[in-house]
Parts: sequence; C-alpha cells; structure tokens
Amino acid sequence: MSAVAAKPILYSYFRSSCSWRVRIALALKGISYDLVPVNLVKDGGQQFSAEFKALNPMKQVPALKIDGITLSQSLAIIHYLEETRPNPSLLPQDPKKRAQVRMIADHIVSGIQPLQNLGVLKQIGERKMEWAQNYISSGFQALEQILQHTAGRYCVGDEVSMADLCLVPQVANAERFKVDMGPYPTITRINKALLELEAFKVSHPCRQPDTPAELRA
Ligand SMILES: O=C(O)/C=C\C(=O)CC(=O)CC(=O)O
Repeated sequence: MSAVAAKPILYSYFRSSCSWRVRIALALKGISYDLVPVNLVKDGGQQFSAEFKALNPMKQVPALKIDGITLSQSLAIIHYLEETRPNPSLLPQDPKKRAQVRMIADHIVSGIQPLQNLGVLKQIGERKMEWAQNYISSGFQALEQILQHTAGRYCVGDEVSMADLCLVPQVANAERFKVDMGPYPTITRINKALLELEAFKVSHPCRQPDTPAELRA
C-alpha cells in the first residue's frame, strides 16, 4: 500500500436512490471522495459502456473504488465502510436493534426499490407510473407498520442507522412517482427529521455535480 492512500472514487448518478444511500454514508463518516458521474439516460445509458461494464458487470450505479478494490451494491459498500471506518457507527449495538435495522434496509433495498428501478420500468412501458406507485405503496404500508414498533426519532430508536440511509432516497422516489404519502405519517415524520441533517443535505440529488440546472436547489 502506498503511503498516501488514494481517495475513493464514487461512480454515481444524481437521482439514483442507490447512489444516494452511499453518498449519505460517505458524508456521515466524513470520508472525502471524488465523484464520477454516470448518466443513466444520456447516450442510451453510460452504464452500458464497455468501460463501466468492466467496473460493474451489473451495469448499475453506485460503484466505489476504495482501498484497492471496486465494490458495487449499495449495502455491501455501506457495510464495508462501517467495518473499515466505524465512526460514527451506522448500526446499533443491541443485536435486536441491529436486526431491525437490517430488516428495514432489506425491505427497501430488496423489496421495494428493485421493482421500480429504471430497467424494470423500461420493460413496463406506458403503465410505469401506476406500476411504481403500486409497489412503493404496498411496501410503504408494511414499512409504516414496522416503524410504529421500531422508530424513535429515526427508523430504529434515536440514532441514524443504515435503515435511514435507505429510507430517505426511497421517499424521494415515492414523491417523484407521485405516491400519496398521506397514509404514512411515521415515514413522513422520520424523512423530514433526517433531511435536516447535514449529511443528507450535501448528498441530496439536487446538489450533485451532475444535477441538471433545472433540478438544482
Ligand atoms: O430517470 C432517470 O433519470 C434514470 C434513473 C433514475 O432516476 C434512477 C433509478 O433508476 C431509480 C431509482 O433510483 O430507484
């Protein structure tokens, strides 16, 4: 290893919810990084380039080059950051609470987001809005019920955890797909509290190097 460790490089798209999860983790842990934008729509999708495919065969963002390896899959990246840069921790000490954090994170990362991802909506065609609304709503109905048992100020108790890193970007997607948030007061309250934190602000899709002018804050 060289004396001066190379800065991590994040391959990101401003409004990819999965990229945003990782940007929040990097911000919370105070890790400085360089960002390489990958535009998922321009030129038919830059993620399909041979160059990017060599980096991540799944042709998705985010990807993170760090400590001499390249990682994809947002939660795997976040767990690596947690294990190598443990402060501040994004997992509670208590095993039951840790399990609840993972349950909520998986619920969003595996149970909601993939069903409304760009690649799926492309296949769905005209009905894509209705499709995304249905899956986000049914996922949020379950999540609202779960949070009523686990939440304090944030998803699990009063400390920011991996669950919160997944929640905020998914709520942004819900808003984008015009999901009625009325039935989800707990999700709405936690989302609002989290958006007040600096790490969630700096990582926000409206403040990225690749955010188009009309979507900037
Ligand atoms: O329409 C676009 O600009 C392209 C892609 C996205 O926003 C990101 C996604 O694929 C959805 C997601 O983050 O869940």
